[in-house]
Amino acid sequence: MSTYTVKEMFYTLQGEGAQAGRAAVFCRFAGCNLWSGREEDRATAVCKFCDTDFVGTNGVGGGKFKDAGSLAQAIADTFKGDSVHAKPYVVFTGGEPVLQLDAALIDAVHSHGFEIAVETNGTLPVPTGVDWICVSPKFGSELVQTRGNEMKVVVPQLGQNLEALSRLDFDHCFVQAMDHADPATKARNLQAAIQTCLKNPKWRLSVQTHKVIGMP
Ligand SMILES: C[S@@+](CC[C@H](N)C(=O)[O-])C[C@H]1O[C@@H](n2cnc3c(N)ncnc32)[C@H](O)[C@@H]1O
Ligand SMILES: Nc1nc2[nH]cc(C(=O)O)c2c(=O)[nH]1
Ligand code: SF4
Ligand SMILES: [Mg+2]
Repeated sequence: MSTYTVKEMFYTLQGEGAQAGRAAVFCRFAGCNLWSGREEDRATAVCKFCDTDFVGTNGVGGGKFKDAGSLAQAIADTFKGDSVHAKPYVVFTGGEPVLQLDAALIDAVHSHGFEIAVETNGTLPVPTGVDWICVSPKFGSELVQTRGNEMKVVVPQLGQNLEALSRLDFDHCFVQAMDHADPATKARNLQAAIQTCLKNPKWRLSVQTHKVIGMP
């Protein structure tokens, strides 16, 4: 039986992509295969632009869970909405959630009546049973999960081939501007994302709306 290491867990609105605005429990797993999460390793990591702290278990609702049943129970307890008139929704993210998400957890969460989404970098195959797959490819990594509900490409990533990515098997194609501490860089990235959508309407803009509305 596997254990699960969770950085944080909270109830908010999905901020990004085709499900933006939908109430969801976010379960953020600790750890990633494309960056250690330590600032001193960022420059040499495969993924260098991460906006998230996924190290350890010290966040709100974080901890080590001894089995799938106890993590599923914590997710159900974190959901604060009406689960009679709408299906409760959980988004597994991280870090890289597919390092930990497995059949036992998917089954346990489904047993609580949840619909399950995942936010993944696509370097590992998403286990069957996940209801909504969002893949965000990282240039310099090998993409193995080449189908899903939505692709959400952070731009700009030097060397990335948006045209090739848009031919993969996804129902929705989004670009999302790379957030950055430097306001000028951030503004430039947003302009690049906007221009991509104006030039090629198969791409839609994903705005990180939670950052705009001040939600986690
Ligand atoms: C923190 S990641 C965790 C899930 C998974 N590891 C992944 O990369 O998809 C969640 C989402 O945030 C995006 N993201 C990470 N850093 C970002 C940044 N600086 N600006 C915009 N989006 C970012 C990722 O591409 C991904 O779509
Ligand atoms: N509200 C909210 N929406 C999100 N969509 C993807 C997120 C992520 O970090 O995976 C995220 C997040 O951290 N917060
Ligand atoms: S793959 Fe995802 S979690 Fe890992 S460093 Fe990149 S954005 Fe962050
Ligand atoms: Mg985030």
